[in-house]
Amino acid sequence: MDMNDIREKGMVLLGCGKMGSAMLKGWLDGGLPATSVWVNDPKPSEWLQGLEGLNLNADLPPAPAVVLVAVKPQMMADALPTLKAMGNGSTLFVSVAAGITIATYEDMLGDRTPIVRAMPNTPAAVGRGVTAIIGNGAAGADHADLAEALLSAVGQVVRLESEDQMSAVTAISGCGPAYTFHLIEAMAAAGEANGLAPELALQLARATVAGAGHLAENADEDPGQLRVNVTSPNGVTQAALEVLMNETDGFPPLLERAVEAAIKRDKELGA
Ligand SMILES: NC(=O)C1=CN([C@@H]2O[C@H](COP(=O)(O)OP(=O)(O)OC[C@H]3O[C@@H](n4cnc5c(N)ncnc54)[C@H](OP(=O)(O)O)[C@@H]3O)[C@@H](O)[C@H]2O)C=CC1
Ligand SMILES: O=C(O)[C@@H]1CCC=N1
Repeated sequence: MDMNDIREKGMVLLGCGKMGSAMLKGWLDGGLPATSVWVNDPKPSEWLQGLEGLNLNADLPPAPAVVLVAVKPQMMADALPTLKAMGNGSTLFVSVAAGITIATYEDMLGDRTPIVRAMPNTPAAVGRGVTAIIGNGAAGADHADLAEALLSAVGQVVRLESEDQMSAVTAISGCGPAYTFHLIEAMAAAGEANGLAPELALQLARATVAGAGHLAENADEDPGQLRVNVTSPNGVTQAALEVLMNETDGFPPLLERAVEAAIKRDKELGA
């Protein structure tokens, strides 16, 4: 199964807020016709309302290739039962919701429903996402291939060995863009605090993070070596890194605490 199945049989997007829209933008940019997509969302954005050909809050096809579930975990119990008739059939359910386990979907839709749990991130909007996936017993190789085809249209895809890995994945790559955007904000604020005009500070911070990310992805050296390449012995970077890399109150213990808090919340949402 591949993107042609989605073109022919259609895809239902249940919930189309920030994450659903980020992925939809990537798929449309990649050539998926809007006419193949049914969006079900009570308050569709102006962008959705302006998409020509999109089936917006229209009657759903009886057996779409994929239902992509992108409502908030807290809304799941209200939203998902409306699609129960599509359970236990050929339709693949792909959920991007944090925390909600495959067992919960099987309870709501039937345990013969092919289900893939996925954790994407918002750079999908520009085709640069990364998504981790894991399927249930009813999802065969064909379903996993379909989920991978769909999600690799908006970035990289990794397959997990166990659903237990999903909380940590969520805390790293699902939430990670927010950490990175905050790094840009914090760098810009530090620039401003040291006399740079706000626009200049933001331009420098944004271009630096974007450039460093691109270099980290494309260079032969690992990130540690790339860091060393910036750090002249006894120079300026070294002075900053002695603060940032402090084992007690530097970046590593801070990020570890942040990731632990994210994992705790992910598990609460799934309970
Ligand atoms: N944002 C991100 O970076 C990521 C989010 N996710 C997951 O994606 C999911 C969506 O998150 P996000 O896009 O940020 O949230 P949003 O609130 O932006 O989007 C959810 C959308 O679902 C709509 N909705 C609410 N109830 C229903 C319903 N009964 N039927 C159909 N649609 C409904 C909401 O409408 P309304 O606003 O009117 O309530 C909203 O438009 C979550 O489960 C989250 O865990 C996963 C990875 C990354
Ligand atoms: O904040 C959240 O709950 C979702 C999950 C990953 C990113 N956003």
